[in-house]
Amino acid sequence: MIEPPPLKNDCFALPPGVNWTPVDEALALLRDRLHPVTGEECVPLQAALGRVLARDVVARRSNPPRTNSAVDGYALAGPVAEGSHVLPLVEGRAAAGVPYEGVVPAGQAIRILTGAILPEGVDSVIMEEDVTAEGGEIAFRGPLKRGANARAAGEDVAEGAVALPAGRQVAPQDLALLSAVGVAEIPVRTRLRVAVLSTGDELVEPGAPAGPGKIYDANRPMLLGLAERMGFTPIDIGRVPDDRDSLRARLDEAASRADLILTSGGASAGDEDHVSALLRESGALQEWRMAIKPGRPLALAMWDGTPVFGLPGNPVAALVCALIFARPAMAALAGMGWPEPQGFDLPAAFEKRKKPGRREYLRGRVKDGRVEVFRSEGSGLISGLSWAGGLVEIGDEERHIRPGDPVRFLPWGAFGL
Ligand SMILES: Nc1nc2c(c(=O)[nH]1)N[C@H]1C(S)=C(S)[C@@H](COP(=O)(O)OP(=O)(O)OC[C@H]3O[C@@H](n4cnc5c(N)ncnc54)[C@H](O)[C@@H]3O)O[C@H]1N2
Ligand code: MOO
Repeated sequence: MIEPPPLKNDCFALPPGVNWTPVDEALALLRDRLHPVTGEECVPLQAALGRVLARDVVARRSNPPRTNSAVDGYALAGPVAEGSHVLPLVEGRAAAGVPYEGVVPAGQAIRILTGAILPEGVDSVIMEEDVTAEGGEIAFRGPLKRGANARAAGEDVAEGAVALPAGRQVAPQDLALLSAVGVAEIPVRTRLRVAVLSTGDELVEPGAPAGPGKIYDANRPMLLGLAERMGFTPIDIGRVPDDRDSLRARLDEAASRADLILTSGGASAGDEDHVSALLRESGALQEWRMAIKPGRPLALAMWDGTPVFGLPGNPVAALVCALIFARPAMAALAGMGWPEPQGFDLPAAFEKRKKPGRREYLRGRVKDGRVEVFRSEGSGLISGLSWAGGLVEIGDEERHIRPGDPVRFLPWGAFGL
């Protein structure tokens, strides 16, 4: 006669005897094993947005290139002592782009505009608001420090210095810096190619007719979007039914077209969980049972030399695992180093008890300086991802969070979303 097991009723209870890999341990292993796979090319400045620098970019020119005025006013030789002063003005003026070519004699001043190079003979500028100018002279009160209101050549970046390091993903503000230091051809890495496929007989294409047992594929658009938002080339491999031969063929296709494969669904050990079964059969499965919620089943494997992240099917778990595990892995392959999401601590606006020994991520958002969490932890509640402003990270050994306790909030922006 068969006997029932004791009731667990917690699909996250960690069965004894199973080796649950802590999140940090898994990340350390990935970090150690994944290296850049992308090539190198040169692109014009504006096309470099979102691309990864292949090498350190060295300033070809200092910024600012020459010492210049920070204000509209009058340039003179500093320092100037306390008390009132009257100086004669030389004829002419110095303007941005139209320098004064002469030398300003000792004891004289010159009209100068913001951005103009300081002419020879002067090193300091007094603001026009502090000056009375009349009849070819200016009157003002000291003291004025030497170098006042002047921007020294190279005070921002010196010629020959590294302006931006290899691995940096070029942001709009970096375009300003690259342009300013005279770099117009940017050495970047070729884009990482990320293949995305969904598995499951229940899935249909967005917008298509869907029978009662069918659901729309939510993970694929999300994961393709994640790859694109990270600056990579998303490659849509489509949906695969729960059948091993189809899956094998699609993985072959994905491996031939991409540097990394993201799958979702079929990652655990059910009858139809063909992803993990096939990867196991191929002998290249590193099945990690992650001590993480949501997202316990995560399959990591090599398929024909291409890394595969077999993400869980539930969309919330798929996104959490993609952000925590696949994102830094993709960054490493793309030559961006290993990004650590920058979170910050805020008081909790919620109470939560949890089992120690696993990391948990909740959908959270900031309201009035405190972090509130979504109404449910259900891993299929996709609307909570749009409701949230990011994830609340609850440490492995935490057991009980009370309102007011500091919790780590990782805004979507910390993941580049
Ligand atoms: N007996 C147990 N059953 C389950 C456990 C468990 O510990 N014991 N864990 C649950 C958890 S947690 C997760 S997560 C899932 C993981 O399963 P799979 O990765 O094999 O995913 P599937 O079974 O294929 O799908 C799970 C769920 O997600 C839906 N899904 C799948 N793909 C998509 C998609 N592209 N778009 C939208 N929704 C998708 C799928 O229909 C299922 O509802 O296992 C639990 N079960
Ligand atoms: O861990 Mo499952 O991955 O919660 O939904």
